[in-house]
Amino acid sequence: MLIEPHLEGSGRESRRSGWIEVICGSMFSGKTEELIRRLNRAVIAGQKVEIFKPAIEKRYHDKNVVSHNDRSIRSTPVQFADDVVLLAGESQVVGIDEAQFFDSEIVNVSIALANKGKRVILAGLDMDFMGKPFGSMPQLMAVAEFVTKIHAICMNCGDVASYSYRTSLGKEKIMLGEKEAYEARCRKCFWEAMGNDKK
Ligand SMILES: Nc1ncnc2c1ncn2[C@@H]1O[C@H](COP(=O)(O)OP(=O)(O)O)[C@@H](O)[C@H]1O
Ligand SMILES: Cc1cn([C@H]2C[C@H](O)[C@@H](COP(=O)(O)O)O2)c(=O)[nH]c1=O
Ligand SMILES: [Zn+2]
Repeated sequence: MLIEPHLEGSGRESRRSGWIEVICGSMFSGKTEELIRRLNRAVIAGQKVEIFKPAIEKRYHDKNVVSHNDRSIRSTPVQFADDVVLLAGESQVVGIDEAQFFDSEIVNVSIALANKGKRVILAGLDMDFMGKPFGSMPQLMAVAEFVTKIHAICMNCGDVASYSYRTSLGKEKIMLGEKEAYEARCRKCFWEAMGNDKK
């Protein structure tokens, strides 16, 4: 469990501005679990929370955000980043999962929401299956007040994993999948396999 670098409901709400938090890491690192944990705590603190995910992400559920170990929270699937601004309404906390899949407006949207006083929490893959930065994640990490990088366990050697290795054949950047198509890998096991695969 991670400790947030700030407290919910610190009693200074009238003076408090919004901010952006990014939770990043490889597949299976616990990004969605951590997002759900933070959002549930905000609910417990009595705050109004809205959660969004990209409409394409329907692996476990068409509406809910669901982790690999079956933790779940209701969410609104949206097509475009701008939809989040329209739907965030009077919420105090905005959660966004799979941030890497959103169009590049997600950066301006996050800034605009935080400037309006909201706490914006985004979870997303920092790297794609080629080990390259994914979507707008680098920009989001740059404008965030708080960035948390978490790690999975390497499925090849048990070390700390920061890479998502694609075990299936597709070469397209976006290819939804879980354990049948991806493995968490450490640096050594990822790049050795990439060399062997001549990707
Ligand atoms: N290689 C792995 N390393 C760590 N956790 C794993 C691994 N494979 C499966 N898991 C499970 O995945 C959970 C995290 O799921 P989730 O929060 O959905 O991750 P993410 O959103 O980062 O893909 C862990 O708590 C664990 O139960
Ligand atoms: C590495 C990589 C992943 N994806 C897809 C696979 C999954 O559907 C999601 C990541 O989900 P998670 O919550 O982080 O486990 O992204 C992809 O489309 N392209 C990639 O390069
Ligand atoms: Zn390894």
